[in-house]
Amino acid sequence: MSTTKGLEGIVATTSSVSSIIDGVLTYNGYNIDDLADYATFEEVVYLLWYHKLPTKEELESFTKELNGYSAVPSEVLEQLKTYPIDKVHPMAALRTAVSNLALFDEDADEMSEEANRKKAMKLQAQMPTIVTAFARIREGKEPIAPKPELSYAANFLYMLDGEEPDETSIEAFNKALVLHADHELNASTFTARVCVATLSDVYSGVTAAIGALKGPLHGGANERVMAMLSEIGDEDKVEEYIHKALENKEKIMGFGHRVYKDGDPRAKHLKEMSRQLTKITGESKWYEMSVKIDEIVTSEKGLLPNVDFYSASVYHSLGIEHDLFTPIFAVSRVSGWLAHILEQYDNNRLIRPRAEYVGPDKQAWVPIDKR
Ligand SMILES: CC(=O)SCCNC(=O)CCNC(=O)[C@H](O)C(C)(C)COP(=O)(O)OP(=O)(O)OC[C@H]1O[C@@H](n2cnc3c(N)ncnc32)[C@H](O)[C@@H]1OP(=O)(O)O
Ligand SMILES: O=C([O-])CC(=O)C(=O)O
Repeated sequence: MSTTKGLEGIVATTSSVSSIIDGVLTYNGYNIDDLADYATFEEVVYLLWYHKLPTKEELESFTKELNGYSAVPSEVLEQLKTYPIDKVHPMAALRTAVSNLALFDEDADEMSEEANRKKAMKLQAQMPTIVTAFARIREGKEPIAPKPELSYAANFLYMLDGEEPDETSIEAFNKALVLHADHELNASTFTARVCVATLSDVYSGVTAAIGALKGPLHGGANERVMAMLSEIGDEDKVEEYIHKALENKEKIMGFGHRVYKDGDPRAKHLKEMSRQLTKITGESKWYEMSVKIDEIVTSEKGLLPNVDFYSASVYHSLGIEHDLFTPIFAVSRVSGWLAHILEQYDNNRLIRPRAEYVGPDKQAWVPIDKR
């Protein structure tokens, strides 16, 4: 048996949801650069789930159906209030609440394609409601009900702040959602597929995926990028901080990637958004610091920024609390998880690789009082 640490380079499934070929990311054959510039997030969700861009009518009816599911069962909202809110990370709250949603869906274990697509709709619609409700509850505020007439991006910002956002914020947030929606067989998507390949239910797959996204080597990196920027605090201190971190062999959050070695195609969009938004907020220092970190890490380690690096200053500029960055990633990525879950059910086989055993052999049993 031979092993490949971290399954690097192993092709574990076929998929027609998204691809990374020669450093180019496409969703169902559409280049991410075009989608980032032109698509609404709702169109992207449709594309990922139905493998085609919707017509105007299809998009209207899809959006209407999605919006119709955005209210979360009151039991789930009430239980959010019982979490130890001053200690709980919003990703842990989201993981628990999504698992909890299954308890209030009588079709949670119904496995027909129709039932699974309906659950996909519910999860996509309800995750923003949960994240924003939790963010408000912990500030002692009441959750705000979604407005069905607002877009997915606008609704999230509205439910967070209670005020309808301006066009610039909606556009930026929509673009961030589009850029994070899917990414081939990343760790959380693989987790979702492994889970549902046992023929477990959609809620279990998404709950498992949230757990995987939470880690700092994956989606959890964006919050840590902002923590690093805040800790450095000033452009003058970047050089010393980064050199010291590299000398200590620390990982610089938001850099490096398992698949992209010549750069993450999403990063340039987020970099430009960071430049524009920090200018608007009068806090260009976050952008300037980020660019300086980027220059040093790239020239000294040959590592390029990934999707998590510039997204940190983008979300900060939109006034979003730093520990909500990863839940926002989840609110977008659930579209990809669901596409992969549906694809997995459609052509399922249990995912069960092997491990090369490297432990001791031929051990003689020792009774407990002789150990
Ligand atoms: C949405 C996403 O999930 S994007 C990724 C988000 N994660 C991060 O930004 C966390 C920081 N980055 C990393 O930890 C890694 O680059 C990963 C997890 C993204 C990719 O990991 P892998 O493909 O396993 O690369 P691995 O961790 O083996 O790194 C290879 C070498 O580069 C170094 N390296 C990789 N990333 C970084 C980094 N961000 N900072 C400093 N050194 C790094 C490693 O220390 C290692 O060095 P070594 O060979 O001297 O031991
Ligand atoms: O693909 C990966 O390994 C991580 C990543 O960039 C993502 O999930 O967006």
